[in-house]
Amino acid sequence: MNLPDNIKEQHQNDIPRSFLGFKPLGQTKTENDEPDRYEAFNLAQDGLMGTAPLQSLPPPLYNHLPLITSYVKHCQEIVAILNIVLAKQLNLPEDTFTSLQSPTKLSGTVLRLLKSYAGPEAADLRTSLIHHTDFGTITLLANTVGGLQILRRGESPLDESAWAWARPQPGCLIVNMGDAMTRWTGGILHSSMHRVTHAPGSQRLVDKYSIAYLARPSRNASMKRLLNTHEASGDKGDDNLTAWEWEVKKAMLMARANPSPQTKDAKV
Ligand SMILES: O=C(O)CCC(=O)C(=O)O
Ligand SMILES: [Fe+2]
Repeated sequence: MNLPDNIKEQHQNDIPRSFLGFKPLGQTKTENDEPDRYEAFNLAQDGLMGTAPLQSLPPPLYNHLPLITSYVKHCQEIVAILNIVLAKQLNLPEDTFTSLQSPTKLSGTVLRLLKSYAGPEAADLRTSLIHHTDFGTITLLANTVGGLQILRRGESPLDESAWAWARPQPGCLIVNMGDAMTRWTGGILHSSMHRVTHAPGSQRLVDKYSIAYLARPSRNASMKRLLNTHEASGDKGDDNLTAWEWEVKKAMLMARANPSPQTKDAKV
């Protein structure tokens, strides 16, 4: 995030064609239609695993590929364990979720490096990253500074008192369910609405760095509901879609409802 502008521009994303690469500060909007306060770099798992060509990377990332790949492999192991435990708890065959998101098959899974800028001005404590649910299956989030908030279930994102702090704990990852899990389980596993704002107290004076491993289903995985519950929401027709088609459909519906991307209830 501290690289010179010309290097950042060389590796900038190309939305909507590609979300990979560098996302500049202020590229999306907050709920008040103001520019966001974070930068990010999206690194595709496919390139790291050799499933697809490696994307172009700036030197600090390229020079640390073994470390980055090892981190991603650890994340894959953790996600696999969580998937097995969740499937067992739901009385599904234990490989139900692992078989839908194999790390060696093409997918939209990314490692995202984020920097949310410090807010030294007390008068300007805007949201850094607008409220959203993650698109995929499971997110593993590592951060050391506060600022992440989770919306209490059933509450409105516009109600400031409905947001709870997710305080980072040493040695722990924050685990988030994504929309694909909600879809497969008919709403039993719930993707949580979250956002990044300024940390409480003096922590707002430091930049917040985080590493998010955002696991997504394999592109060809079926989005068929695996559990039919009274909570099941969404289109029954989605049962016939692959994960790739389902993600494109969701992105298009979102863009139509909201022509300026990610200004409301974004999904990332
Ligand atoms: O930086 C954070 O703490 C959260 C990042 C996040 O929610 C995301 O990248 O989807
Ligand atoms: Fe997120």
